[in-house]
Amino acid sequence: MDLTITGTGTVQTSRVVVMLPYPLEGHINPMLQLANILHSKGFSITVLHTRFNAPNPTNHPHFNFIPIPGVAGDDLPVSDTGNLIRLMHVLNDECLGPVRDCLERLLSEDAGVACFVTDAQWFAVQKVADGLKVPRVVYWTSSVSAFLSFSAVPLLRHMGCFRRFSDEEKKSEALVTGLEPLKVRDLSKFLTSDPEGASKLMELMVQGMKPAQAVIWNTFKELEELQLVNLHRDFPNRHFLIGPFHKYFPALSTSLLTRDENCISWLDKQAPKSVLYVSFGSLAGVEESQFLEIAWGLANSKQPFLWVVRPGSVKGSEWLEPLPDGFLERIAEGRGYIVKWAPQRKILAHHSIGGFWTHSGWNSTLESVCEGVPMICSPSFGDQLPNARNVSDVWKIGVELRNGFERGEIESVIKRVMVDEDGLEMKDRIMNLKEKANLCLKKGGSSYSSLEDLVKFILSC
Ligand SMILES: O=c1ccn([C@@H]2O[C@H](COP(=O)(O)OP(=O)(O)O[C@H]3O[C@H](CO)[C@@H](O)[C@H](O)[C@H]3O)[C@@H](O)[C@H]2O)c(=O)[nH]1
Repeated sequence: MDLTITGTGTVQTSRVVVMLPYPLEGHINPMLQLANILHSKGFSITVLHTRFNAPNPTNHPHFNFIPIPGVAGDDLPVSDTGNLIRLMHVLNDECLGPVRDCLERLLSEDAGVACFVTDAQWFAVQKVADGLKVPRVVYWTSSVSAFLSFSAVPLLRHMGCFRRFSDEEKKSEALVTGLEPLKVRDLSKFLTSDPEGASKLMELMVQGMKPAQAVIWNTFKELEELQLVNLHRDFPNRHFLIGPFHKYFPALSTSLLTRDENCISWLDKQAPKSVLYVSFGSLAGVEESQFLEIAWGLANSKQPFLWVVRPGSVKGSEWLEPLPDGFLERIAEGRGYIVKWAPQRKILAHHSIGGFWTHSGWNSTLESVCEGVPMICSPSFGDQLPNARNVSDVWKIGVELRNGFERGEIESVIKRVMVDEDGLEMKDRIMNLKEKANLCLKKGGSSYSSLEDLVKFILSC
């Protein structure tokens, strides 16, 4: 093996890490961040990718990109969870052969492949890695807590949770035994409108991870200390917690969508900590009636807001058509700014931002923690439920919207987070976590040390 250690501690190696990101924004972004982290440690990077939602190779000239040939899936709209479930099956079925061919070719070329890092949603590729005797390392894109909730699906099945929930259950504050901090009222959203389909995939992902040689996590030890005990007990893989990924190279842009940077000069004109940033990530959609409740709640709160409305995210509309005439100027009295897609990390770091109303996707949650911005949580499915529960009930750095989208509640929750004493306490707690997130990446910190171990592990593969 060609290996030298430089004066900076970087390992210069000819070894290649082959990576297979899952083709959705919230998955590709952190996978490319991880690719950059490993590249900075001296590894060569080869990215296998679908043509559907392909990353732009010109943004990453130091990587080798190989499109997976002959894969369908390009025609799948991904605007609802039903299709996301279908997408995962289609991709896992159709990609297996072509992925095997690509990997086999790399091996036959004696390219120095050390390991195969794949998103956990590529649950079927373990067979390919085993067949070709390449160590597979799984990258889990959400929290440890979410993973453990997914792993508890058999328990939920045993408890008879795969049915329609009554209105009473949808309001129940009772904790779900074995899935704490989830509450009974979280379950219908956690399992989506297709509980059988969603839970089957959760099980496939969890089972697919078990035989992997190692798992890489975009989180940090101090954030999920309690869950780690259970993780190590139930999943004796090698675990490397090296997050938050996006803090390694803050200027790096991996987004698939074009960001509107003009909002930054608008933010520059706002008072410190006065603006609520509102974004529900790259997948969540709302009904027109919910969209209007959000709009009225924002306007009635009298708080400045920067709102990301992805085109197509309001069902039945192209973009802002359902808003009443003069919404921004007259109803919101000039306090609001709306964009199609934003430079989110830059926004969360801006001095004018005082709160983040989010769908509790893991990347958004972690980015908010790292900038010390308290959250309002509107989770819509899957991992977002445990993430939101941690934010509101465990870390106590945010508030959940209990009644979906209802303008009165929205107005009062915005005031609670942005203005009230309560919000200041959340702010103190999240600043404490922000400090921990910074420390864990410094020399001797938990993620720093775990990354050193990961590098040694890959070199030993
Ligand atoms: O205007 C925007 C809005 C978002 N982002 C970025 O897009 C990413 C969004 O990721 P995330 O918050 O995780 O949300 P989703 O896009 O919804 O991600 C999917 O993937 C995540 C990782 O598995 C899961 O946690 C989510 O539930 C799932 O919906 C983040 O990095 C944001 O910074 C922007 O750059 N600009």
